[in-house]
Amino acid sequence: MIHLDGVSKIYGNGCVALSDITLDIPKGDFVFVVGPSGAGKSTFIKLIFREELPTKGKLIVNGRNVGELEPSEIPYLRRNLGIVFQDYRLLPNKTVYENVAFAMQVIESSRRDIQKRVSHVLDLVGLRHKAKNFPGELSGGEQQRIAIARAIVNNPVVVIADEPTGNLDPETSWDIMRIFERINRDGTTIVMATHDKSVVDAMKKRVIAIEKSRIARDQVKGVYGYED
Ligand SMILES: Nc1ncnc2c1ncn2[C@@H]1O[C@H](COP(=O)(O)OP(=O)(O)OP(=O)(O)O)[C@@H](O)[C@H]1O
Repeated sequence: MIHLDGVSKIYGNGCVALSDITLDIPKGDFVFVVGPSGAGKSTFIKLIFREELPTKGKLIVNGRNVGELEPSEIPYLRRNLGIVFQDYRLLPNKTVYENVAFAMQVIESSRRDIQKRVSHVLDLVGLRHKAKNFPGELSGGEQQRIAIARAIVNNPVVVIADEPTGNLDPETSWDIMRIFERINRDGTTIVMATHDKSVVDAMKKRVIAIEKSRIARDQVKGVYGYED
């Protein structure tokens, strides 16, 4: 599903964010990416959805060589990815329903499909009753649930998430993680950068630790391994 072969990322200012990363993330995996601040976790996530380009090496995501994509091909890559950020990134002037529906409108789904699918994913995150509300009327946890609904509405093969529980209290974080677990049980690959020690330690999923731009650990049922 995701394959990196000798991938490095050096930013324009000379900062080495990732050095010579080689790894495979097969379909259906649930992977936590952990490591100290500045280690390269967000860069890893950004490479997967082609927000940043690898400087060296080969990166394959869902059969596409990300480093060689033409700009016009990027939307086709992202169509198969769901992306969730720490700060939700919902459109403030659209309702909950419209925020989720928008992701289907841009790929020109039919009105009927949109209605059916949006209702389904809002049910899945337990927020169908908020369909007519605006993001500003929701709690942080609710906004993140809507962001997840939006990320999965087009049935992505991979959901990538950068600190999705970073702004949430522990109980709300667990609500969010249960949703990710359910999405993963249905076959979607999950790659999540996180600093949430209690979640990582409890869930016993694969853990890839990045330290100083390199893979320091890759464990099948891993632990967070840091004290922060
Ligand atoms: N756009 C950029 N230009 C230059 N350097 C960058 C850029 N983005 C990140 N970096 C640098 O690359 C390194 C890795 O950053 P990255 O954001 O991937 O770390 P991180 O592990 O996600 O950190 P955190 O846990 O604090 O979010 C850091 O040294 C950072 O300063």
